[in-house]
Amino acid sequence: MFAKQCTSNKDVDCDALILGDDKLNRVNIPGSNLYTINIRKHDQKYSNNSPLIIMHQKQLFREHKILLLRKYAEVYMEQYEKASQDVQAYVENPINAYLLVKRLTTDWKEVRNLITTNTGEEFMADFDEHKGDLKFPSEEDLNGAAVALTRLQDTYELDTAALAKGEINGVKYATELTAADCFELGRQSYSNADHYHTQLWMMEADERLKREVNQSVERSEILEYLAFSTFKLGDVGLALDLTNKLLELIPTHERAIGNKVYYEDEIAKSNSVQRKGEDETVAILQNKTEARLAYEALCRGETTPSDKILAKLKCRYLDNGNPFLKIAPFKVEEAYAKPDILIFHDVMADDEIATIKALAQPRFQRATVQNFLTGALETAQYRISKSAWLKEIEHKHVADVVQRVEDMTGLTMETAEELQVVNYGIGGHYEPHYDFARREEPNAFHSLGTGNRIATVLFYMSDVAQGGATVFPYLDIALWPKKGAAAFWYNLHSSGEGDKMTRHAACPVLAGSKWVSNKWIHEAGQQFRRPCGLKRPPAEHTA
Ligand SMILES: O=C(O)CCC(=O)C(=O)O
Ligand SMILES: [Fe+2]
Repeated sequence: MFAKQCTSNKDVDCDALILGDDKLNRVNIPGSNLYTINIRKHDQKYSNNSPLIIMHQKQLFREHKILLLRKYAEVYMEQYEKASQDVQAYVENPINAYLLVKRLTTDWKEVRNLITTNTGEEFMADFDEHKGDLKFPSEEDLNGAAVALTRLQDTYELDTAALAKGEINGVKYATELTAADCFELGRQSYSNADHYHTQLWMMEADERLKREVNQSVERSEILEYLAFSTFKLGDVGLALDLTNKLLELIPTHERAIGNKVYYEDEIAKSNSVQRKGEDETVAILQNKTEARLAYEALCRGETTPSDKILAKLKCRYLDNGNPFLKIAPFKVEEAYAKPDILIFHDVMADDEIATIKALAQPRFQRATVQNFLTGALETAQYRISKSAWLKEIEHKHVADVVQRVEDMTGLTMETAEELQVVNYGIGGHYEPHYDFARREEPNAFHSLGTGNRIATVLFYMSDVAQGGATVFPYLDIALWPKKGAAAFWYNLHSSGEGDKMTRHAACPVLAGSKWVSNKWIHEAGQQFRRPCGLKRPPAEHTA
């Protein structure tokens, strides 16, 4: 008999079909729109409790379930086929990356629910047993994918509607998002208390929903999030309008009734409807500082140093007296002068890059940062990448590259850190920071006994399709990754004081994947070497 009553619109194996007039039973199908079935409660032929209608409904449920699973299978198969044409290219675009994680978290949960209701437990147990090492993404991964997408959207000023269409900067890369996909982005932003993006994505979900024949999400759910985030962003008037719309759909919605009273009171108190209009800039809504805005503009390639500064920069062959360099001099480009930021071209060969990637990949761990107060190493939102460390003895190619750093810089590698290999995926980044340890930082590099990080060599081991520049916000320069090139700069003044102008960042990767490796060179042993690798001693700054 029918015992279970539907409690939500996602509930499939329940009695909604005979309990509500014209009630729709809805299930979210990834990638396609929603599949809905609709049966009238008072079907002319059957009385409400006749065994016939019950059998009929049960039959319908089964068919419905099969249809839904078939639809899911089609969507997964279609995505699988698309992805397997070029796996790397598929995941190297942020929309696909987000969709893939969503399909394997939120949507997969629904598939499991569908399969397990009534009959499928055994099948799922079998599946779990045979999936072996296959790891499904977690809720945390879904949140990470959503945050990455909204970070990209912000930094690169990507239009929400275009992104939902699968477009990045005018290039169509990916499948379109459904209203439910947009809704999930809004929901993830909401769980991070990011009301700005909640509002953007819920608005987009609402827009998309209007155009969906088979609706992938309930409008009431969108309106509830949208109204609350709109209120949090300070627009009480609009929050009230949205709540009223929600109440038109569900007049008994308890939270909406409570919020309506609250919003009306707020408006009465302030004696006017506070609509924050066009004049309220996006930056204010997001609490962005001037420095943050400048950093993002630099990542977009919108700023450069003045012509006066640029005019002084040269490209040259480096000859520091090293006989080896007479035969094969380094090609050096000055990216900035005082402090000197140099780019060495063609200093890592393709086979070296391949070896270094292959050695690092199996050891990759999420990159850590040092806690400013405690000195402990921990993961942080402001540095998202995977990294591993390589020793010279591991492979001739590693040893050759390290020797090359010595030739390029004239500095000893005796006290340098191991070669750090880093891979940034979509949305991976490292926000503005210094490579040197500040005086206030306890224990920084203390255990190494080699002093502070005097200089950095950063090898680019890949090109990056979009985004991913290394930027220096105080110098207004952006270094665009070029496979085989390396950047070099001193982090310390010759006095040993940190050079504040060397603050730099890795901008988020927008499309593609970014590989770099760093050699951090330390103070100890450089007494007679600095600055023998470069003609000019590094400039002094007091900033
Ligand atoms: O990847 C980049 O562009 C910069 C990396 C960086 O600054 C670092 O690892 O310290
Ligand atoms: Fe750095």
